[in-house]
Amino acid sequence: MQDTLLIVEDQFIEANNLKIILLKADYRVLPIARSVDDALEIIEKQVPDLVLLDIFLKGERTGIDLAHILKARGIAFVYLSANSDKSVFTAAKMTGPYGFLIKPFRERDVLAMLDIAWYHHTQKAMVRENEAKQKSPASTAGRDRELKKIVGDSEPVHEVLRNVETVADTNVPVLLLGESGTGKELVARLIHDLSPRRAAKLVVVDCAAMPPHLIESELFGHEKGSFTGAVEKRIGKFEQASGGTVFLDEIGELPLDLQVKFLRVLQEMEIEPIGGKRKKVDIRILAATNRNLEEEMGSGRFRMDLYYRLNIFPIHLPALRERPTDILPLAAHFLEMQTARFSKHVTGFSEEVKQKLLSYHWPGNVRELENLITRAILLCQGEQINEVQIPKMHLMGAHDNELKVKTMTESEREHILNALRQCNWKIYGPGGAAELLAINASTLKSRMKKLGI
Ligand SMILES: Nc1ncnc2c1ncn2[C@@H]1O[C@H](COP(=O)(O)OP(=O)(O)OP(=O)(O)O)[C@@H](O)[C@H]1O
Repeated sequence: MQDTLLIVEDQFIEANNLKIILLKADYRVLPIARSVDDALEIIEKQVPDLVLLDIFLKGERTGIDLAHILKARGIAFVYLSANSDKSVFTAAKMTGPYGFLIKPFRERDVLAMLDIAWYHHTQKAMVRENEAKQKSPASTAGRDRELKKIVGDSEPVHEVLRNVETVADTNVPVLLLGESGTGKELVARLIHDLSPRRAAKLVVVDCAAMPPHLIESELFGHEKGSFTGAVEKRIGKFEQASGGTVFLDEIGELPLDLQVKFLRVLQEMEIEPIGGKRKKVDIRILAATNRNLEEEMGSGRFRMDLYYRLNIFPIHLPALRERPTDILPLAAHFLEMQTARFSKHVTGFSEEVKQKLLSYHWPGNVRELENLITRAILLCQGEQINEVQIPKMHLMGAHDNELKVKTMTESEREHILNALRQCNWKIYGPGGAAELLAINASTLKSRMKKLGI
């Protein structure tokens, strides 16, 4: 079968010369496109095997803009360039072309460049296919291997896994609910790895970690010059994830105005970069929150239409204290992982330590357990962990007289936990723990990490 090429070039004579060379070499050539819009219209009707692309075209958009779209769709392209200046050349290079053809075109160069481009493109496609096969949990064994990343044999964990298996193959958005540290991100990764999108990217966005004024550009991207400081065009996270999955952590932190824009992504699969035009994206959305979204909705901080769109398939991650039979298997799992990481020979826990682990109520959930085991391994001198630093005041059933003296760290931890509980684990924004404690939200987050919350 003949390979089909598309020439995107606004100079009629150059485009025609190129077309003659290609036809002589027995390629099939689609009608010449003079602008990005022309090219997209042609591609909608027939996808070419390779695009020969000039940088400066008719219309507002350049060949570099088109290159981003082609890349996202997995279509190979080669630039046709005159002597562009260095910054243009660098921007073009960043889009990952299969090569550059310098004008004026010589038949020998054109055909050699096309041979090289085909070679690289087929190699890349083979690598992608192999990766997908390797990652493919199509076999039961592969699927089981992925599922085993979630440690725990309790009924609530089995229920989570059943839900994951049901929804993974579909394109349905999933809302992961649960306290901080219960494994929401881990489950999001599992859903992506079990889904047909596993060979493409999983892009993780922590909505709480971004200053509100940057979230829009981070998610949707922006055009060069669209606002002060937009010195370069930026491709947003939704577009970066093309063909794959976007995991929006802490979705409850998304400012109201962006919730409207996000709703359009969910409804229409359409984004609008700042200063740019609307465009379609091919992504799956996973979102997580440790807030009570119904309460957020009631207080006007979360849009109702977005809530119902997102809440099609909620998966609730149980707190660790609701499944105490998972504590010791998880502890053993982290022991194995971390001893390997730090090359230490530690084989188990004393009975006393096991009892302590079982009697603590784990407000920071699995993450807190993981941090505690890591600390214990680092401090351990022998082959068995005989001591763990569990904050005394949280031991279930601890008596008042055991709580007499608290260290500064313990007090700080308790104080932060109290604030978090009062704010329903909301950290940022109005009514959040950072506001209550009168500290900067990122300082609070780093204190929480340090204290294993
Ligand atoms: N069931 C599990 N088995 C093994 N590891 C787990 C499990 N649950 C959680 N973890 C581990 O615990 C840590 C915290 O999990 P994760 O980051 O997924 O929690 P989260 O709910 O997304 O937290 P946050 O709401 O704070 O973002 C990670 O290192 C994760 O790998």
